[in-house]
Amino acid sequence: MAVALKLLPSLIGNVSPENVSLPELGFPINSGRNWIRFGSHFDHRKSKIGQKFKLVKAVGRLDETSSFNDVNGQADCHCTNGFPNGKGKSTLACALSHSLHSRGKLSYVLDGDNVRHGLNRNLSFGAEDRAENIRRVGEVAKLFADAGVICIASLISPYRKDRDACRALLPKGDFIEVFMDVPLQLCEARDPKGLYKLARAGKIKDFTGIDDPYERPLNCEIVLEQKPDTCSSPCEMAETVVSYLEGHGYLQA
Ligand SMILES: Nc1ncnc2c1ncn2[C@@H]1O[C@H](COP(=O)(O)OS(=O)(=O)O)[C@@H](OP(=O)(O)O)[C@H]1O
Ligand SMILES: Nc1ncnc2c1ncn2[C@@H]1O[C@H](COP(=O)(O)OP(=O)(O)O)[C@@H](O)[C@H]1O
Repeated sequence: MAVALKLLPSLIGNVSPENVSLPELGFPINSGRNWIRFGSHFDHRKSKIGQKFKLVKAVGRLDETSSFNDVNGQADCHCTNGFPNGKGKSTLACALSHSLHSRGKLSYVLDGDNVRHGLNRNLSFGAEDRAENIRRVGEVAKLFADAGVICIASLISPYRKDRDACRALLPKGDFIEVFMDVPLQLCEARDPKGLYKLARAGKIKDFTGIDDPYERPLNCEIVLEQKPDTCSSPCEMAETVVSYLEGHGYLQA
């Protein structure tokens, strides 16, 4: 592929820096050399919703000692997944980047929540600003793909037209949309950041799934369904994505 768009998620939750562990992932974080490393820090910057979050962000990245030389057979591949809060997109992105790295593939996660504290910190959650948020992430992901790095974009991206615009940035077949089909009740039950509670109380406006829309994809590449009684582990879901990538030749040398 000439270019591929990768969605790389990060992990964000109400955890302390000392306790950034996700047992459900089945692999250690902050692991060492030549493994995906998950750095974490508090982010005290004020978010656009006018609330100061005490966020811990753990972003999947390669250890500083890793280099392109460690990673062979990199396909240019750009994946994107979109879904509302609490669906597990950051967790999946993290598991996916770990799985790709174990196969010698270099990837990077662009997570909406993280990007919105830096590159896109001037953007709100209104429809126009969400479109701009997604456009910028798409352009950055394209640059990663140009460099031969699989870019995993972990965004809600609630509007079809914005996802389609991202798709159009890339050569046909290089944008892979992953839809996590998770009932709202399950997302609300998880609510690791307490945002649903705030949205239900009217303290956050335009919150996806509550008083803002989410347009399900009509024709995406991968659907990952989660139900309260049948919930695959993040690693199982990551393997589904990796199987798709392998089956479609994205991971060939
Ligand atoms: N109003 C509203 N609606 C949705 N989400 C909100 C809102 N306000 C803040 N947040 C937090 O922002 C994260 C989603 O950012 P994204 O950049 O992925 O959103 S979008 O693609 O532009 O729709 C999302 O993170 P995740 O929970 O990881 O999805 C929220 O923590
Ligand atoms: N496959 C899964 N099974 C069970 N819990 C999960 C799974 N994926 C994510 N979670 C949990 O759901 C919550 C939200 O996950 P997160 O990845 O932060 O979602 P999002 O990025 O979509 O907001 C977290 O507490 C996470 O540990």
